[in-house]
Amino acid sequence: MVARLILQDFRSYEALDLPVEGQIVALIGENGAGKTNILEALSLFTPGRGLRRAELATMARLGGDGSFAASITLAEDGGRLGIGLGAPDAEGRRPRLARIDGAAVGSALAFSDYLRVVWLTPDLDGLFRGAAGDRRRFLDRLVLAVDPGHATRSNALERALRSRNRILEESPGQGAWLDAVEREIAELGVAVAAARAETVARLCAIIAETRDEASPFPDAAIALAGEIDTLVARLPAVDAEDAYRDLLRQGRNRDRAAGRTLAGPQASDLEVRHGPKDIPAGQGSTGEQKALLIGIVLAHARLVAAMSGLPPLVLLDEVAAHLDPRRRAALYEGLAGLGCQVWITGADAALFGDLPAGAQRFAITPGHADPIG
Ligand SMILES: Nc1ncnc2c1ncn2[C@@H]1O[C@H](COP(=O)(O)OP(=O)(O)OP(=O)(O)O)[C@@H](O)[C@H]1O
Repeated sequence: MVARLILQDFRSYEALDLPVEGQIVALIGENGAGKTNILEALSLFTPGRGLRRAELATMARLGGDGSFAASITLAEDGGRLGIGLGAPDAEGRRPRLARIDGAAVGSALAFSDYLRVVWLTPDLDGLFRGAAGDRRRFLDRLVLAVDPGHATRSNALERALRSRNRILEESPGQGAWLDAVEREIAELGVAVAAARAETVARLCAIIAETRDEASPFPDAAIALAGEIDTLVARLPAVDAEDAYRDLLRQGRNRDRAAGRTLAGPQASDLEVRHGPKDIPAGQGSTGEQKALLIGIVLAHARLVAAMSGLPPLVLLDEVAAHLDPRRRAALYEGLAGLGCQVWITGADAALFGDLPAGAQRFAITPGHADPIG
């Protein structure tokens, strides 16, 4: 768990040094006080651009010298480990610096050996009704927390797809090039789809295992919808690759006209249903959708812990305000039994009155975090 967080010139914080003891850490403060900024700093200790998907250039404190640094001390089994990251210039021209116990490492991917981070933010509120691309990104983040190698595979697939689109547009007569890049896409595409399918299957198994009839959090039925997902579900990997390659070859003219590759993991969607009537998640009420998301994220945290042996850091931004008292009580009870450190934010202290014993509360004001009680 995180035992200390230090921020320097990160967003609204000039200098913050936060010693932490609690398994549950509540950050309470007015709108714009800087609660999400703290969660964002923690979310950077995982590959990607953090929970705001922000550019490095926006993270350095306005009015500072353009650099920023964030470091955490992890305390596990009596041992302590310091990991840190930063950007030496706010233009983001130079790469993010990452260090583990003072030694430079190549990227935040190296942090995955020590820490996994999962989160739920208000940005995800419209997930079930929004664009499929957002759901794919959400899904890939679920996979990534379980299997950090997913980032490398997905990036390689994206590059190969871009190459194919370029060849189709600029040199469609280059059949040999197309064949080669399509072979690569087929291999990577099936690997990406298979990793997603595995995570979804494991997640559904955890949801089924931890099913509690009395829980106000609806059990989610999660499925992947896409041509390639059907292939991967039905065929052994080599046959799925052949079938996907056929789809690519047959779709060349269509894809050239569309200006992109239409078949593959980049076209999949995540279907979530809930309740005895299997209602599509997007048709649920606002609170029901939030409850569904919370249920999925908590099940995911359990899955990450089971698969990696690293109980993830769980960041919950503004979740309590959306829930009725019964669901809020169930959430807090669930957090107490999760076995993960949870950082939770909210603007209303009254919503945190019945957090489990041992929870630590901080009052957040611009640039500061002060312990409460
Ligand atoms: N690079 C930056 N430098 C200085 N301040 C920044 C920077 N980026 C954002 N801020 C400030 O940080 C504040 C936002 O903080 P944050 O998003 O953490 O608020 P919050 O407490 O989560 O609020 P809410 O309850 O509204 O979600 C804003 O006042 C914003 O202007």
